[in-house]
Amino acid sequence: DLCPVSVDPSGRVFYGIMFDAGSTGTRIHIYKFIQKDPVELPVLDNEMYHAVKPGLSAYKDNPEEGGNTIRQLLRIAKKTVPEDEWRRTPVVLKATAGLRLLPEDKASALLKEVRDVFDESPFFVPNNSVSIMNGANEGVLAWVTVNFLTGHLYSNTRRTVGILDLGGGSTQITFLPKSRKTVQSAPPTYIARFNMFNHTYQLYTHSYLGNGLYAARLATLGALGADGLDWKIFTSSCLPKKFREDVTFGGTTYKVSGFDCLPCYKLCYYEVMKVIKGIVHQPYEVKGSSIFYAFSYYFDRAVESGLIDSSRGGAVEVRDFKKRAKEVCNKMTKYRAISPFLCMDMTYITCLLKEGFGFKDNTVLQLAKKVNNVETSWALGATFDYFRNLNIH
Ligand SMILES: O=c1ccn([C@@H]2O[C@H](COP(=O)(O)OP(=O)(O)O)[C@@H](O)[C@H]2O)c(=O)[nH]1
Repeated sequence: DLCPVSVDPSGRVFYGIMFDAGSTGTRIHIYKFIQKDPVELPVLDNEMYHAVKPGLSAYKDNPEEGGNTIRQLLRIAKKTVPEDEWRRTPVVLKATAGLRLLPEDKASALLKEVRDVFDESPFFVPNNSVSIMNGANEGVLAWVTVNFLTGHLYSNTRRTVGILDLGGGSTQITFLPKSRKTVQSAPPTYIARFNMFNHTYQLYTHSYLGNGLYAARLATLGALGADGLDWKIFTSSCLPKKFREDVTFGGTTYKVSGFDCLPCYKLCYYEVMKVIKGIVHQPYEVKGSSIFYAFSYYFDRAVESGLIDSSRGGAVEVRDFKKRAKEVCNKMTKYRAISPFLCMDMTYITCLLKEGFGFKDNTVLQLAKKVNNVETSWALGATFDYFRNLNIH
């Protein structure tokens, strides 16, 4: 399809609307760009961001209701984009783990509903504007976002940063390998090549479906794919002992409870280990000194557990997650008010980083929700991809 934006070298303003239909929420990103020079990267002027919960997959049996969440977010787009730009502003939705995990007919019904809502909007609806994104693109596009925002795509040093994204349903790791051994020892599907502005990048990237934070909670409890959901109670040493509640993920509800286990951390670590061991590939290189940006639920849990300040973010070592996980699990009542799942989540994150990816205790992670006031998410990279066609293969 034709891109409706005619690029004018005198510095034209254009907008792009990207919806992130995640497993735990739907988010709209409205970007305003200024194209100062037709061969350079456009300048990102600002982003308008808004999120709603739950995600589309929660409406698997009622797609019209799901469509209403999109309508609601499009109202913000109409307020943000000037009216005379509406018809050439593309509106795109990409769904991630939530829809990947649904049966195909349920997912298609939701996507069709979104497409109808887009069609009745005043914005430009490109072909294929509503889809489920594949995991490799999710990782690569988040890498593009973070390296763009940190200035690494502009500089000629070829230095870049890796990214760690922890969603509700899936988790991604992506970085530019320095050593040939990383590429040679990786499963072939974990290597993605793409071109961007005279540069060819070869990245290590993988999305683990079912290893997002919320899916991992259910897997730890043994509830993922289990039957008898209306009468079974799933227990875990990662939960406070008197805790008993119904939890909902992807439109399905489970009964969960904790049990007596002092100290709980060790038992909990053993439980979450089963969700990670033998599943997550350890790239050769993470033992080295590369810089990784960690965002999404890595950031949220670091804030909740008091590791970092929510407005400033900051650098932590892998061992800080471990230390705090131990503390939260062994003093569960103290942290219960913050979240009864904090012990499980912190232990899972620690285990994923150490036993899964193989990071060392002293690896430094840069935790960020925003860089230069823009959300760290694949959505910006996906918007570039739309306008520029990165050609990932
Ligand atoms: O622009 C964004 C997009 C996502 N998130 C956070 O990233 C996590 C993403 O979870 P999601 O449900 O999208 O996971 P997925 O479906 O990709 O597994 C949640 O903490 C969101 O609040 C965010 O902070 N900014």
